[in-house]
Amino acid sequence: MATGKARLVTLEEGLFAGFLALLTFACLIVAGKTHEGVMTFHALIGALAAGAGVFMIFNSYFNSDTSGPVPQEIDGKPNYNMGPVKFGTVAAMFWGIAGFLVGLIIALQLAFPALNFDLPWTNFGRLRPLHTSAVIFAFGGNVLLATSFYVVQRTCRARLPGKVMPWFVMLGYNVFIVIAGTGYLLGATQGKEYAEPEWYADLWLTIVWVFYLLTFLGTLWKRKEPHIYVANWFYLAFIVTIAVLHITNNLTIPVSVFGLKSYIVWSGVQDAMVQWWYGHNAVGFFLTAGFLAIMYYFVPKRAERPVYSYRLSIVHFWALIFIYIWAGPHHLHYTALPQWASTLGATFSVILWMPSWGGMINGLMTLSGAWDKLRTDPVLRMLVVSVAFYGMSTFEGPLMSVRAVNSLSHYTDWTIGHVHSGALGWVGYISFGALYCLVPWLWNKKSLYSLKLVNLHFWVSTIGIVLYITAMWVSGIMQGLMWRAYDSLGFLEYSFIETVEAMFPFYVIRALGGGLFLLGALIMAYNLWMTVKAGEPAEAEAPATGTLAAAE
Ligand code: HEM
Ligand code: HEM
Ligand SMILES: [Cu+2]
Repeated sequence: MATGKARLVTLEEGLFAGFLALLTFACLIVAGKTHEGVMTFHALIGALAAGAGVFMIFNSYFNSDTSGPVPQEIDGKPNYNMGPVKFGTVAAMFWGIAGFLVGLIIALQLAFPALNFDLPWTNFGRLRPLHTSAVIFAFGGNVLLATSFYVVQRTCRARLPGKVMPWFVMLGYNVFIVIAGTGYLLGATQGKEYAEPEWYADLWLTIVWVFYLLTFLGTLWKRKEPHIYVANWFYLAFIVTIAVLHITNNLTIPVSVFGLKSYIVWSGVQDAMVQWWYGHNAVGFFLTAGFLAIMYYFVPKRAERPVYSYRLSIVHFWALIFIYIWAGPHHLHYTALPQWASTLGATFSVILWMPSWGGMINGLMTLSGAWDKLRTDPVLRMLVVSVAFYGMSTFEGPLMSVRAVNSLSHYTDWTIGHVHSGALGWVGYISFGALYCLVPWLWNKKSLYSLKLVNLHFWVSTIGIVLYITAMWVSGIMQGLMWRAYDSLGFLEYSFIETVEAMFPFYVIRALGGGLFLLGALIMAYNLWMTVKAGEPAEAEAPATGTLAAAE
């Protein structure tokens, strides 16, 4: 009993605690009844996490000293809830390093296959999806969750709604990551690229995502600022579209509640089309729209200049979301997909170049009158270079979507080079820039521990990216040309193994580039750690943090 407590458990606390308690039991039943080892393991993780959730809710209830609801304002200033943002920031750094490390391992495996060690858990087939999910969903996802919770609060001058809900989203999302990642290592996958987790993990993510949407919309609803800043539009498009994509691409029917296996409702070429509609728009809305939201908040903030053209940012928004959604078929050229669909995808991809570059120009020109800052502020330099990489990969993408070019590039390392100029250059750098801004703000420090180290990070990782993508361009185009080379009698000029041998030096260079990128991230983690531990406190008052204790 809550003796001496001035308040009752709120409806929110009660409902979440009840739901999580039921989930704990459900997981325990599944753990007991299933015959599949992976499922037992995951059900136990689920039971542990849900049980811990119930404990945290009651723990915070008994330990909170506030007798009423959390104050929305303190001394006329919004009482922002920064606890979950801090958690997401730390999680992003952690998963980033883990994901880059696995990237380096698989890069080395491609050069030196002995590194597969002949063990199921360490083979390329399992580590590759571990890498892609760790960098996109764990690293990128936590960056997006953390920055969106930060930006929506600041630009709306309102606290995130609810006390449990923001934490449920943040922690629940990371539980999904753990389930997905351990599943790959143990060999559980439904075999859809970027959507590998099994049905129960998908279901859990759907629940978390609905609460993410509610938290975001709730903050917009409560806003004190009449205008909804453009970054929030991009975040909202990201959240809503990812929900639709995720659900449509994972409409599976499990064979049994106690087993991993499920069947997708789509069949044949329709399934392929849905998969690449998903895959392409995961790029468009997860790796692009969400990170553009970061650009629209953090670049102007850091440069201390308004967005170059607010009108252009609105045109950018509508054009981008309308055009992206049609371009998926460029992943399926020369397949069973009808020709008209393939042409449609290529056409929209080429048109997509325009809004992409409009956005890039808007980001870059925001520096008008502040270009000198690039010399003195390596964080701003990182943000700006990321926008330049965005421009580069969105020029390369439309080019590769043209059927004639794709007939050369498809299946080769050129695609891998394209992916990583977007992933390392754009997504990586915009995230690093945002985290470098966020950490001193969140922990109330005057500045970062060392700008010199940021500079070092910048150069080490830039050399890494350049080595990575140039190696892949050369290797990819060479590979494509060798595959299609015929001799005068019409026979193939090279056997497959000759093309593999020819790629060896480039795989070594790529691994070296990846190693440098990882080294840069380690320097960053040290710098951020020292900022939190030893940074000089800022004079201005701290942005108020949440009343729930941060879980980090
Ligand atoms: C240290 C840094 C990194 C290294 C060494 C690395 C290495 C690799 C390697 C070796 C592959 C497999 C290529 C193949 O199958 O031929 C790969 C795939 C991939 N990586 Fe990375 N990676 C790194 C960082 C990142 C980051 C930061 C992201 C995203 C934000 C990313 C996203 C991807 C994606 C999406 C694929 C799959 C590409 C496809 O299927 O076409 N990587 N990476
Ligand atoms: C205008 C923008 C873009 C267009 C039109 C575009 C187009 C393309 C094309 C044609 C492919 C090759 C498909 C194939 O042959 O299999 C591709 C692959 C890919 N692109 Fe882009 N791209 C764009 C921007 C980006 C950006 C900014 C990123 C990353 C942040 C990115 C990430 C990827 C990934 C991960 C793949 C590999 C998918 C896979 O096969 O696993 N793209 N893109
Ligand atoms: Cu695409």
